This record gives sequence, C-alpha cells and structure tokens, in this order.
Amino acid sequence: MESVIQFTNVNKAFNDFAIKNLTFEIKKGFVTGFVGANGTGKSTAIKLLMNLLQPDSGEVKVFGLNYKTHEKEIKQRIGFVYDEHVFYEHLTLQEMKNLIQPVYTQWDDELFYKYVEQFQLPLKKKIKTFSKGMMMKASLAIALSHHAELIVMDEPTAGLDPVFRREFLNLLHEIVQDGEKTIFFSTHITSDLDRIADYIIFLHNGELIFMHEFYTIAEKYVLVKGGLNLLDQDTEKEFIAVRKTELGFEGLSCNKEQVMQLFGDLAIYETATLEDIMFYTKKGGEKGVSIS
Ligand SMILES: Nc1ncnc2c1ncn2[C@@H]1O[C@H](COP(=O)(O)OP(=O)(O)OP(=O)(O)O)[C@@H](O)[C@H]1O
Repeated sequence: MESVIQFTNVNKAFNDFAIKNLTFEIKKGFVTGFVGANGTGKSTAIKLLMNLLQPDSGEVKVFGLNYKTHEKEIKQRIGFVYDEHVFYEHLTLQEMKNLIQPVYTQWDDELFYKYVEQFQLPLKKKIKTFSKGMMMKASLAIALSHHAELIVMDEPTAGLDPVFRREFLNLLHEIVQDGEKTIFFSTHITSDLDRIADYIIFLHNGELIFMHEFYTIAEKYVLVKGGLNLLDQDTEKEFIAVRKTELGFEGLSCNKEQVMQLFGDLAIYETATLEDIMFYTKKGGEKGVSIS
C-alpha cells in the first residue's frame, strides 16, 4: 500500500513542550483521525506536516517526497482545510477563486462551480460574512478543485452544528470512495470518527500512544469493573489506570484477552470508547497506574 505521509523519528521542542520521536505512516485512500487531549501536540504535528514548522530532527515525507527538494510539488497535491486566516475576508469567494486559481496547475474551474453549487455557497458575498460552516465548505471546495490528493484538516468540525457536521462528514466519506484521496484530520469530537475514520492516531504529551485501525481498538482495549478484592500489586499492572471507589474499581486495559482470562466472570467487561482511552491514558500518565 502506498504511503502518503511518513513521519520518522520527528522531534520538535518548544520551551515547555516537545514532540518526541514521532513515527507513523498514513496509507493512501483512507481517513485517519488524529486525537489527543488539549495541548498534546496535534496542531504542532499538523504544522510539521504542512512545513509551517520544521523538525529539530527526524524526517517528514509527503507522497514519498521531502519538502527540502519538492516543496512546490507537495503543496500542489495537498489541500489544507482551515476555517481561519486563509481567506482575505474583504474579498468575495469569486474574487478569492480568481486569486487562487493561477497558483494551482491542476485547477478545475468546472469542479469548483460544481462544489459551490453543491455546498450552496454564495459567490458574490464577502467572505467576512460567512459562517464557520460556510468557511469550512469554501475551504474544502478550493482543496477539491485543485484535485488535492491529500486533505489535511485541523479540527474541521469544531463549532459546526450537528446537522451541518453530519453533512460535512458524509461529504468527506464520499471524497475517499474512489480510493485515490487521503484524509487526515484532528478532532476532539470522537463521534465524528465513528462515522468515517479507518485509522486512529492517538497522541499524548507529544508522543504517539498508538496508531490502530479503528475497528481493532475495541478488540484490544477493555473497560473492567469489579470489586476491590480483585486488585493487588500484580493485577493492577494490567491496567493503564484504575479508578477506585468504596464500591469497587473501574480500569482500562489494553490487554483485553489477558485481562478477561485473569478475572474470568468475577469482573464486568465493557467496550472502551476512544474517550475512555483518552481519559485513562491521561490519568495514568499523571499519577502512575492508580487514580482515585
Ligand atoms: N510556536 C510555539 N512556541 C512555543 N510553544 C508552542 C508553540 N506552538 C505550540 N506550542 C505549545 O505546544 C503545546 C502543544 O500545542 P498544540 O497546539 O500542538 O496542541 P493541540 O494538541 O493541537 O491542542 P488543542 O487540542 O488544544 O488544539 C502547547 O503547550 C503549546 O503551548
């Protein structure tokens, strides 16, 4: 399978934060969701991917190419979907298109107007009057009209109402149907990922916790509930973090089979959601294995 994005041992340090040894690969034709708590480095990683920031060490390749030698070619083939700061707000969408069109060798005017109609975007209204949803659609229409093969989005659905969000996600789903386009986006709205993500990358404190096919997460992770008598020094090691109350414990494990064998029918097992995984990983990282 062709690799569209490759991060290899990427490091980037700020004063009090660092992306550490980030290595992952994104395959062509899939939707990958990028998740992690606030401030874990998702936007920083996206900026590294877009060459808006450069790594201190390690390598970022897009379409197998390096920005140092192929920046122009890479940029032609990526659509970066933003809601802010991209458009000149005093222009109309038509004027904006006229400005952008010459930049892209593969610009397709017919396609642009098709999307403008499909997304019900006004061509003659100033962009500063656009709602957040309209901005997202305008940005996506532009990305699609230059035949971007990779669409990168930083929290595209934040601030969109549920109806609009679903419409937007359906659209993304349609876009990848031909197997030629790849979508990579960060989000805090994990239900978005249920709808369209094939892969999930989970970042915590600047480090990769996992990259999994979405459907395998439920096979690996499990939420376990049971009496405190089941916990001792050894059994607690099976958990990423455990929450204890007087009534019992609840813990997250990434060794589903092993834990189920260990506790048998003495415990209750529930499917771990991405939110459970994010919550327990954060807690586990803060306080060691056990949390209260
Ligand atoms: N240019 C910069 N200089 C110094 N620190 C920075 C810079 N950019 C980001 N940071 C810091 O890096 C950390 C990660 O920020 P980043 O925006 O990448 O996280 P995020 O996962 O996208 O967060 P959120 O989900 O809240 O958007 C934060 O502590 C932030 O303050």
